[in-house]
Amino acid sequence: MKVASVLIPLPVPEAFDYEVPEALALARGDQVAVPLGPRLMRGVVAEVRETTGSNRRLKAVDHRLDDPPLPERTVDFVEWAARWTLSAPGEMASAALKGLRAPRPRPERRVRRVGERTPVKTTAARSAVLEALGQRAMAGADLARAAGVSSGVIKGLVDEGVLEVVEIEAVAAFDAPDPDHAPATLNADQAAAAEAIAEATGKGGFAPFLLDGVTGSGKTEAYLEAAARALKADPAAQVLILLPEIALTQALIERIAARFGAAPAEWHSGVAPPRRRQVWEAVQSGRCNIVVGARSALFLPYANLRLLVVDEEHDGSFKQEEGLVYHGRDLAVARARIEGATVVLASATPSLETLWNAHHGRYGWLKLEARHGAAVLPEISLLDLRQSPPDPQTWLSQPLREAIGETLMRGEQTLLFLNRRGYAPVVLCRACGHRLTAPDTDSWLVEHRYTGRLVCHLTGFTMPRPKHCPSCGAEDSLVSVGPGVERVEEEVRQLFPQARTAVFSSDTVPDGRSARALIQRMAEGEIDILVATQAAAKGHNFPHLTLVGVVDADLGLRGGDLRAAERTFQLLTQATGRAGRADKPGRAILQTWTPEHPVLMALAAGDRDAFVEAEMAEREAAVLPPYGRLAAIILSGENAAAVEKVARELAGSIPNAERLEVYGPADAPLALVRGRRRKRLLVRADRDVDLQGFLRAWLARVKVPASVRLNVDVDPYSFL
Ligand SMILES: Nc1ncnc2c1ncn2[C@@H]1O[C@H](COP(=O)(O)OP(=O)(O)OP(=O)(O)O)[C@@H](O)[C@H]1O
Ligand SMILES: [Zn+2]
Repeated sequence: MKVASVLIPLPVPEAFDYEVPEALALARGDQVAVPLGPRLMRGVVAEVRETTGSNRRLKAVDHRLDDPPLPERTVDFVEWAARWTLSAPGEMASAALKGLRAPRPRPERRVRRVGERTPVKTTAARSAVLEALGQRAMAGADLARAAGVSSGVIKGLVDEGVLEVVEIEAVAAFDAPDPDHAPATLNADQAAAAEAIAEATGKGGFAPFLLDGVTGSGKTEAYLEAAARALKADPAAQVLILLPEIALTQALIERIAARFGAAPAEWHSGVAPPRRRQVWEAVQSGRCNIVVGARSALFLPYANLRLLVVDEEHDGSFKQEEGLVYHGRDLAVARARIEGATVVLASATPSLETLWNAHHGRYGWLKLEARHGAAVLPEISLLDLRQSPPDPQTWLSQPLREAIGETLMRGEQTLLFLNRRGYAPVVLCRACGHRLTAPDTDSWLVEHRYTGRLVCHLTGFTMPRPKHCPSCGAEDSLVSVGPGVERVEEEVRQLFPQARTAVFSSDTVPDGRSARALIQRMAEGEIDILVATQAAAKGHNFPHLTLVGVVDADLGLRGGDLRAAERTFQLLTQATGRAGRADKPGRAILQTWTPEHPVLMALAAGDRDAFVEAEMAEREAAVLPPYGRLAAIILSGENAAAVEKVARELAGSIPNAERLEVYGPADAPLALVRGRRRKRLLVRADRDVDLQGFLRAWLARVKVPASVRLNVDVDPYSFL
């Protein structure tokens, strides 16, 4: 008898076994319908094996689904990713099936000629229709437009039997990219990098690279050239380019379309489900060569993935924290290993993890040392706010104001960077000192003036700004403390009423389309001063931008978690790196109360190596990543006592292990979220310890009741 183990999208640790009916030939990757309780569920066959019989009676696979199978290596990847992140393999598999949630697009109705038939009566309008149509099949409305006639003319021809209506299955065509369409002339560094990547791809087998180039050095051109060579060598090759933000995809898609004469497929949460289905099927059948997407594009069923690029690889947005918890960059490297492909991690400010791998020779290290062409890196200066503090209730100090004025006079653009959405991060009562927080979450409410509401950025809870203090009842006693981007824009408008200003944050630019529109306005010089959060600070090319002002350079350094310094260094390098990318030189001014901070000094000196060396030394001393590894366990539930109990049981059943410590349980910094109590434990281990094995053994010892949720976060980025 044959038994299939089937991955079902449920939070269970194992695949389910089903008997395979005689008549059904199944293979790993096949999609099947299997009975589970009273229902039929979609599942993916992980394994088919021969048994001599079983002590349990197994239910049988109901039938094979029409949907195409997952390629074997996609199943390998799904299983590996589940083991690495300690997630349910079925839930990982469901990430690979995401494209199939929408029904196939309905067949389209088209009209076409019936043989050589001609109309009995010829009119100018009828001739125009036949001329415009030729031998093609066209949608009636398109044909009417092309021929410049009313739809009645077409209907008349159909009634007469000259044209017929046919239903055509909507198979999306993805035009084949042409590697020779519009190649760039690369500089020597770019050419060497592209050559190294292309050579590895040509040879085949797993080959990881760090593409390390200062902002504006032309990393994109270099990896696009490598992609072109891969496609030239193998027209069936597939290339995946991952970006950290949806806001960046449109610009890259346009660059790829210009370079290859064909647009790539796009994959992220903003893509409509019917379109996703088309992309999924085209990727599976190899009809699509280039995919540009967010981290979830890693789970597509590639037929022949040869090259993966993770652009801005250091970016924390690659870490997914809700639902399946995984790091897109780490999984991209794993996927490349499983596919025997090349992976390129590109950044001007690589993560310490990636630099560690490059230093130790695990990754090839490709460097682009200078900006492309005549462009030079911006001059970065620290503005000591102790010496020139801004006026009360304002945030831009005099020297920065002057710099903005000069930039305006020259007809150039300014970017003011402040990584804080809304108007004011804190609202408090002048009478009693109460800070407004969300009712069911430990987080302060942020004031948004454009919408007139207070918002919890963690859960999305909102309420109107109250008239009375919720704590003491005083009237009109609430004051807004500190600046967000909206408040900085207000100040800019007062200072430079003639300037054209705009705010770029996830509130003003909620989706890809509006992001693209604002980016375009900025690139075309229709905005003088852009006040932006990190959403606009990375990746973009604004040719007229010559001044970047960082409103609060100390902001990210205050948090003090593991990566606070690293993240701030990266973010500010990216933000200041927007200045002077074309022919006009740029400068950046960082407002700070602590100009002696090593991170800020390294930024001002343009000395990345000094920063990396100092930061690495600290991590090494504490044996923290990349010298050690971390994993977090987060418990949450509405019943505080139940959460407490599981936490105690976990603490009491830690397996023996060397070179590994467990910290906690402790209340999470956000101890209450959406009414749920939260506790955390943190595991630190040396690099060579089998951390996942330890976690599996540990978690198997404790029974978690349904009222408590236990989340495992391997290599955590957030410590909240
Ligand atoms: N070989 C080249 N020929 C012509 N223009 C180039 C070339 N390389 C880069 N450029 C131009 O230089 C600018 C910066 O290039 P690109 O966006 O590829 O840099 P990057 O290294 O990816 O930057 P960042 O890390 O800041 O996002 C772009 O306007 C790009 O068109
Ligand atoms: Zn009060």
